Amino acid sequence: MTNPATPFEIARDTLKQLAQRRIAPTPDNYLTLYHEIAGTKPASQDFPERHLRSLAAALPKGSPDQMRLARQLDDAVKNANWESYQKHLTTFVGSLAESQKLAWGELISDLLRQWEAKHQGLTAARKRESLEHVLGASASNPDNLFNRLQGLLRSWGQGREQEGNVAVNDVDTPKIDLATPSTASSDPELLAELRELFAFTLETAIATQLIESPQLSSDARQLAADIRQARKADEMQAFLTRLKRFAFKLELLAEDQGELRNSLLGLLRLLVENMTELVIDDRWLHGQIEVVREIIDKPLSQRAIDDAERRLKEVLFKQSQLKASLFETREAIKQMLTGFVDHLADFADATSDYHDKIESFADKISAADNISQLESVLGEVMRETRNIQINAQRSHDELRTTQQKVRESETRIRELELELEKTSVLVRHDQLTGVLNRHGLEDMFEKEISRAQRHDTVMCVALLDIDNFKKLNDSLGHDAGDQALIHLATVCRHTLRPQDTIARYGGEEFIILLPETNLKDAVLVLTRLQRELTKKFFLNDNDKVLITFSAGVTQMTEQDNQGSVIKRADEAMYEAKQTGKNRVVSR
Ligand SMILES: Nc1nc2c(ncn2[C@@H]2O[C@H](COP(=O)(O)OP(=O)(O)OP(=O)(O)O)[C@@H](O)[C@H]2O)c(=O)[nH]1
Repeated sequence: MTNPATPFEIARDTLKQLAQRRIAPTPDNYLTLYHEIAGTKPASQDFPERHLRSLAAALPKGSPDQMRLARQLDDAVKNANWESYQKHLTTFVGSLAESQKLAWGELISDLLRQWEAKHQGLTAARKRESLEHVLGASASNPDNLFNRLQGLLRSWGQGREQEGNVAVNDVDTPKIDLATPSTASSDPELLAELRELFAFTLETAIATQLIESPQLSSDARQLAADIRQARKADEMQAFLTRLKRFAFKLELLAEDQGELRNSLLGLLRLLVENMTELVIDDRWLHGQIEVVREIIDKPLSQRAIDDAERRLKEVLFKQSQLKASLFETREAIKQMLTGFVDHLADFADATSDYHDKIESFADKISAADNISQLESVLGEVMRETRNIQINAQRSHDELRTTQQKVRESETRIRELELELEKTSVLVRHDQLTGVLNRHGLEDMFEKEISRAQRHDTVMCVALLDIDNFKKLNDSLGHDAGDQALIHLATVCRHTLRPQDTIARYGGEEFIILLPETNLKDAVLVLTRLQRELTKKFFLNDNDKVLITFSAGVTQMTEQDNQGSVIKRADEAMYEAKQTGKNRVVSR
């Protein structure tokens, strides 16, 4: 029999074989036999080939690396090899992140080339305008500056370059064709401006970041001076060589710093995990340990560290006061006990004296010749005994008083210790819901306002107020009302981003700060929160209770302060209440 060649023949043969070999005609058996006859391998049922192919197809293929990745992913899909697919994808993404780290050298070379290149529809003035915009908006933040410059270059690169210019994507070989005088001199003013920008970036964005590596910092400044001087092509080429060497050193430094950071974090984690072993009583440190743990478990951010620092400082201050009181109370108990022990010693002396005297009285009695001698001895015995009785009574009273004082001090100590425990967690937080309280909000608000100003970003503020809360309290009880507040705060925390701030502003009113969010998005965020509340019911004794809120949202302007922006959000919230509740109104 000739081997079947077409799918039709293979299918026919498969059916024949199923019948001849008396194999049950199930889809699986059919498939196995089909592949046996065709000499092919069955595709794994679990391998989501179609999805992985479309994912690979959607990735950009503009650079040699991206093309290579596309080939690798294609091979992995063909071989139904999920591990290989995953490995190539993660390695590529990892290398992307690495290459972004300190690739200022390449970025600036690219900028120089693209500045000189002609792009359709992009005049030099337009380029200058967009560059100035990017510089103005991000000059104070090197990371932002880097990303925005990259984005800008990408957008220029997407405009088709005119013939005769350097390819935009050719970033691996940053050679500037300065040998062609026409390019360099086509707009000397612009070139000078770019040169200055380059030098400025080296001096400000790079050198200032290298305070702990003085040699590299001075290299950056030297390079800045060099680029200001370089005019000829060979000077430029020499400069590029030095720049590459510098970029390589920076990369090594970044690796070292990364390792150092990881080791420090590891050390801190170890310290936090073993805190209970290191301190005798860790209850007062509970909150602080949690704060530090929260920070090291999340990606490090300046915002989280600042917030934690403020919380810790406040708690430490309060605790230092409480600890002083605790110390004083303990000292007072010590002094009382010392006084009492001294007194007991006196009493013991007095009683041993008494015993001696009794002995001498006994001698006197046995030696007495007449009743009058006996009488005077007995008189002495009575006096001494009364003295001892008075002494004993006094000691007894003092013991009582001391006991009472010690008890009072112990109660005070317990109260102080309890307060210490509480302050550890609740200094700036609302005791019921655990979100920031008004005091905590004020600080955070201030911080967010100055952050928004520094980074030139927008921020929105929302004020939300639970609908018909009085009715809920009246019908289900105050405790259920409390639980409803906790529920709302929890849903907020789970729904909003970590960088958003939630604070309890009053009874059933909450304020939310949404940094880097415009008004349109802020309204969407609040609407999403409303939707979440309809999905995540509040359960009161297993009964589902729907909580809704009305919210006012507004965007901060340059003229705003905390008071004015909250007032506007409050007015918008009021409008939401007036126009039917369970609504979000923006202003
Ligand atoms: N359970 C509980 N209730 C609180 C708390 N703080 C304030 N409240 C109650 O919240 C209720 C607010 O009532 P109102 O201001 O009339 O508002 P409302 O009933 O929600 O009506 P609208 O805002 O118009 O929807 C009052 O009954 C307060 O006693 C709290 O911490 N716990």
